Amino acid sequence: MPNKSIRAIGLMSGTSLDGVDVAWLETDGERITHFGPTAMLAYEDSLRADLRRLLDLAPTLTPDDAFLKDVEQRLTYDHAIAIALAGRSADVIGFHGQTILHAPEQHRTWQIGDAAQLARLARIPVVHDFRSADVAAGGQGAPLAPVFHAAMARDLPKPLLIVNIGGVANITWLGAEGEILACDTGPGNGPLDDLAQAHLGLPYDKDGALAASGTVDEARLATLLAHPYFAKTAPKSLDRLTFSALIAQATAALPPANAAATLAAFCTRAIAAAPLPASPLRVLVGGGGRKNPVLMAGLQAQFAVPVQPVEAAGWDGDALEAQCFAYLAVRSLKGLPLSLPGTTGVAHPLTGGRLQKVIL
Ligand SMILES: Nc1ncnc2c1ncn2[C@@H]1O[C@H](COP(=O)(O)OP(=O)(O)OP(=O)(O)O)[C@@H](O)[C@H]1O
Ligand SMILES: CC(=O)N[C@H]1[C@@H]2OC[C@@H](O2)[C@@H](O)[C@@H]1O[C@H](C)C(=O)O
Repeated sequence: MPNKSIRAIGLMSGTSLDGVDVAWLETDGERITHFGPTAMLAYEDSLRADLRRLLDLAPTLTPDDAFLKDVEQRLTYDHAIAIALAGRSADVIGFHGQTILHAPEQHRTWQIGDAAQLARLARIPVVHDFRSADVAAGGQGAPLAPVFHAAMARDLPKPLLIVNIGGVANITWLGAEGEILACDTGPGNGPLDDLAQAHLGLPYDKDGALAASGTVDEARLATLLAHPYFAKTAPKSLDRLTFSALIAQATAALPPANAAATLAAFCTRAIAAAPLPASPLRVLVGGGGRKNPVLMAGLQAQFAVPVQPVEAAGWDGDALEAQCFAYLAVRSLKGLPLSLPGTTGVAHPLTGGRLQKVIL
């Protein structure tokens, strides 16, 4: 039944640790025929803080660690609540989970979340563990959104550049001949969020107010952009903490406003530094970073073509990643590729994800 349409719910808990996004759609694994309800459940401060702690602890943790298991159960329950918030049933759930560690060069990527428990709570089969097969096959395991971006952008003029500014930023370049090239570009909102938490006691720098009041420190920005990651060719991917030590060192002596301005410039300059096969006709920006005017202005300054939020193409920039994992769950059920040589560096187009049936 290659063309059978399947109703899917996607769940994404991104590197910003702000909450879980949920979205419903219907697809045959190629074309998306209907979009349904979307919702977001913000995590309580205590869960967000524990997830943040897990990022630091992850390299030393074993999967049966008691703290890890406790956080995983709370995270899974919040995902079940998010499904209820969306308010529409489905044939399958795409459950990304929360990445707590990503080290593809060690063939390791770790998303937490209890798929058996979620299937039981929702009474719906769950596809999960989307990244492991790619990493095991020598790919980066990320980004996985490009195949979904290509489906979304099917009828849009190419070349097109799609940028996601989440905790980490990533791009998908779509060529006029169907080419797809993707990579993580560098930090997104992650370091800015850490700074806002430390200096404002807030989860993020709302509307870029702190960054807008500061000045970019060009010398320190140059130090940040000298990180070897930027000399690597795509495909390539990042851990949420890849730049943490370097950023701490480079921004320690700066007033918070200048540190914020410098980190915002780090994000946008790193996006612009990604080599593209040809200039895009326009740049569409998704993820929470599109709501930060400092990031959007910084990005526009780097491109000679219009830089617009994905809403300009009629997409929902808050729901995009959740929709992505709904789409990828259906592709997984159908054995279709989730990753390509141009997106993760895997040698051949590869499917992925694991199916967890409902066991009561
Ligand atoms: N009004 C706003 N002003 C500034 N920043 C904002 C605003 N709204 C959202 N953000 C930023 O967007 C972030 C959330 O973005 P998003 O939901 O795309 O991240 P994510 O999905 O967790 O990340 P990833 O794509 O890396 O998995 C917040 O942590 C914040 O930094
Ligand atoms: C390992 C991991 O979870 N990576 C995330 C993260 O958040 C943004 C960027 O880094 C991207 O590579 C990826 O998520 C999106 C959904 C992706 O796979 O396309």
